[in-house]
Amino acid sequence: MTQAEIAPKDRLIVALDLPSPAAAEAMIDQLGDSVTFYKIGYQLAYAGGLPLIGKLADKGKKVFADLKMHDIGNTVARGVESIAKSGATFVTVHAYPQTMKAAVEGRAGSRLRILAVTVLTSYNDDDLHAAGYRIGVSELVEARAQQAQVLGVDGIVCSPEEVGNLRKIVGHQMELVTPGIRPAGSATGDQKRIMTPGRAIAAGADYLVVGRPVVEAADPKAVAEAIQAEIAQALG
Ligand SMILES: O=C(O)c1cc(=O)[nH]c(=O)n1[C@@H]1O[C@H](COP(=O)(O)O)[C@@H](O)[C@H]1O
Repeated sequence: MTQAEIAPKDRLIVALDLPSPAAAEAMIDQLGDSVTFYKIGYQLAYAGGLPLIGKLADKGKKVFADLKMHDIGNTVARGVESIAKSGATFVTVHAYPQTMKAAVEGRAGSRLRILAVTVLTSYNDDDLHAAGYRIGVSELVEARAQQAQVLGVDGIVCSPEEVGNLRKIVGHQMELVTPGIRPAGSATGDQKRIMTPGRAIAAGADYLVVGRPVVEAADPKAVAEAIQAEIAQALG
């Protein structure tokens, strides 16, 4: 499937950032047929949520295993091999060359796709400098995306602010997945590089990852559907 063929509805990935598998299953029931793609990250994975990957895949949903792996190459490759058997569509690794290379090796022969997390959306230039980097966010995101492409990684996680530039660099072969999505009027929280769903899609994002604005809403289904409508409108 080329990127242009992804249906607007399937471009929303809801982050199941919830405390237990029971809470996640209640949210999935509430969202029903509206949401087709879910993300399982630290909070749920560490609370026993990984078996939900297979359960969701059996129901025909897609799952993004957001494990943000980063370790010695052998450990990353073997970890990716294990996740490849779970039924997940995407897994994240941090965008360090050794880590990305190992992840690509670990997913060989499977349908799992590797996403490289460039610079977390909660970071700005000052945060990078505090972490010892001498370059700013846009430069580091660009350099890491280029390395990811050379190493055979399938997609990039970045903020919507970098999507326009990255699309020019990586073309349409790599998926651009953007967290840092905030519908107009919703709380920013700890995110620093943010955009509305419509603007992120117009900038060229393939998938939008949204957590708190959906899962903490009084009516999660209504918010998810409103985001999907905004995505459809931006696609024209
Ligand atoms: O890899 C990610 O999904 C990710 C990368 C990043 O740079 N920023 C980021 O927020 N995320 C994840 O995307 C989700 C965003 O959640 P909300 O800020 O609640 O919408 C969280 O589950 C984060 O772990």
